Amino acid sequence: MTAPFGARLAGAVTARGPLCVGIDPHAALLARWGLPDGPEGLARFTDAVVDALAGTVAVLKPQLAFYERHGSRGLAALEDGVARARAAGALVLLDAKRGDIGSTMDAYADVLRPGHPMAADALTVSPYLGPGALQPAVDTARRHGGGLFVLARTSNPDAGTLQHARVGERSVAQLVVDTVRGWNAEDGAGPLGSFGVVVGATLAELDVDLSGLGGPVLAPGLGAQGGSAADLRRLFDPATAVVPTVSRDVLAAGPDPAALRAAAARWADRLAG
Ligand SMILES: O=C(O)c1cc(=O)[nH]c(=O)n1[C@@H]1O[C@H](COP(=O)(O)O)[C@@H](O)[C@H]1O
Repeated sequence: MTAPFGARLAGAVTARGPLCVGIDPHAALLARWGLPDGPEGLARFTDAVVDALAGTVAVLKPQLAFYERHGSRGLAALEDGVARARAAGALVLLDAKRGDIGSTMDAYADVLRPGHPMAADALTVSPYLGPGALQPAVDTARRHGGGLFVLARTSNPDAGTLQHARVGERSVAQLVVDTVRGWNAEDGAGPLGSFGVVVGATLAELDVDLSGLGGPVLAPGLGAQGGSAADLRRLFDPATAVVPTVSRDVLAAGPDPAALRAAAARWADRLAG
């Protein structure tokens, strides 16, 4: 039986530090690496990132959209990369931002099942259909020791338009955070809960109460979107289990594996500083 995702993440962060590196093979990055914008290019890009970083960073976060662009052969490259990354000791957070009615959500969450061709440790999900619609994913995560990261206060400039909307006394973002807090509380004690939220490192101020969340906070928006390690220190209490995630600002250093490792190490140093 796989240990719960939260416990596995806590162990990985202790051993390797909190940095998550996103695998986002943009067409422009592939070109910069001298690779074709097709399935072979994706496979070579993914293998290079995995080979350089899966032995040292806690979490790798492949972005599904870049693989879907190239159909079944793109997805095959991702399946291979996910398996290789996990075999090398990294946790894999599949960034798919899934969200749908219960029966469909159940199918989306199947990617957390061991034996799935793209079996991942955790999945990003969108709460737009209502937090209750995510329940099948919560159930699947619990059954298989998987994790979920729910979009709460995202890093894009327009995010507040919906996420600041009020539901009674609370913002939509706060309702999402409170829902995730409830899932972790149901699971009880542990070093860290398996259910996290996404809160961008780009926020002008932290406008959600994360106290007692009991799970991790994925913080994107570093580097290319303007967020910095200082922003993380400004926004988050030291008690918050922040998992900072960087894609382009590390990937642009490739394809040389030593340069990729050095770029990730620079972020790790800034985060530790
Ligand atoms: O869930 C995410 O990972 C995510 C949430 C969010 O609020 N903002 C955000 O940028 N992301 C993802 O994080 C990555 C950011 O990439 P860079 O801006 O290149 O570091 C992309 O894959 C985005 O899809």
